[in-house]
Amino acid sequence: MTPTESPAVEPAVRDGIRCMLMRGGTSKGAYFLASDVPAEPLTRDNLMLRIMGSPDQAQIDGLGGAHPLTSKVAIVSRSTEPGIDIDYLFLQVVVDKPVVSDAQTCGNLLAGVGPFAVERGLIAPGHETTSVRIRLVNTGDVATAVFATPGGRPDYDGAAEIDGVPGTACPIDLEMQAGTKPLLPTGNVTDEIRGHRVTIVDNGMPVVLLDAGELGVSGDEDPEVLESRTDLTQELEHVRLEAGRMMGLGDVTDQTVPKMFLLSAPTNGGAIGTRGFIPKRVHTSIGVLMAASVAAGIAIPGAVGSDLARLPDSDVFDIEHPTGIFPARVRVERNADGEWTGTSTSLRTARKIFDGLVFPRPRL
Ligand SMILES: O=C(O)/C=C(\CC(=O)C(=O)O)C(=O)O
Repeated sequence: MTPTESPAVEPAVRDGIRCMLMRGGTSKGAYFLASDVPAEPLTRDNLMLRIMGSPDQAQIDGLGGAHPLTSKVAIVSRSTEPGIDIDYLFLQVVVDKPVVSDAQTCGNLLAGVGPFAVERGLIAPGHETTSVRIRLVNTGDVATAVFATPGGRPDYDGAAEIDGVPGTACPIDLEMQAGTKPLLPTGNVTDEIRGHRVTIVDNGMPVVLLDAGELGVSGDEDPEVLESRTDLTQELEHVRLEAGRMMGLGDVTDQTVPKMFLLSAPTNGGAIGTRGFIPKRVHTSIGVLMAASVAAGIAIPGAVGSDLARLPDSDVFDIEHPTGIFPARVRVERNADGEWTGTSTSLRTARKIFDGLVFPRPRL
């Protein structure tokens, strides 16, 4: 069965499925317990398309918000891995195509995973704060999330501000453990694709760095302006397909990675200016792991963007994006084999928006 074929009418259509809608960082998604959804990937993906309302530009018949940043799913379970509390599987539900991709993770939805795990009783909360070790199933990376749980319940209210989200909320600290994958997947600080100098870097999210000026834009345009430049978007897509092959991801036509980043000199006191294609729409801010990957890239001497960047004295890289600044705490170093490796820490917030039953469309 492909994800486009509907299974026989399931009880889920009639009785609903337990689901929590949460904002995680600057994204929003539907969170499920793994035990509440089918384990078989094609059946699960078909169900997620029907829950989110894809494929449809407006996602009018589902929970999705008609943008990649609001068409996301987290599937959460207790981990069987020693030293890990929670497994988090991320699914990107493509808005206008019957495609669900597990080829990437999402650092923004990651912010909601710890509080969701406490809400659902998967882990016992700590006294005032709770620390959860989370395995990002999509990539194999491991993160530690620390958040407030006064009285044993996640606190969503607080004073932390993140650009791209109105108001303030309770801080959630996310620390990514150093991965086993190389930071530079092609082994090169720069590569050339279709005459463009690129740096391909993966510090939790595979990204391709390009100099905005080299593509004829200043790099501080509004997302809609860049999205409307079909000459630019088509060229970036050609580069992306080749970069995907070069970094061992195969044919990425229907994948949402790698993400494409146009870099420019900072204009707002930060380290670098960014516009991220994720990969068709332009991000209204920047993803957590995207910021970690961009920061790691510009910190490597000779990489694309290293010449445009104003590198910080500390390990906090203020990454400028369309709606403000993302402070990414990133460390890059060479290991004993001379390979570059990276780690990152980020501050996010999350909020429980809705908890209840979601009723999927009976068929696609
Ligand atoms: O992958 C996307 O298209 C968007 C993301 C990913 C993310 O969070 C990250 O890079 O860590 C987001 O901003 O939610």
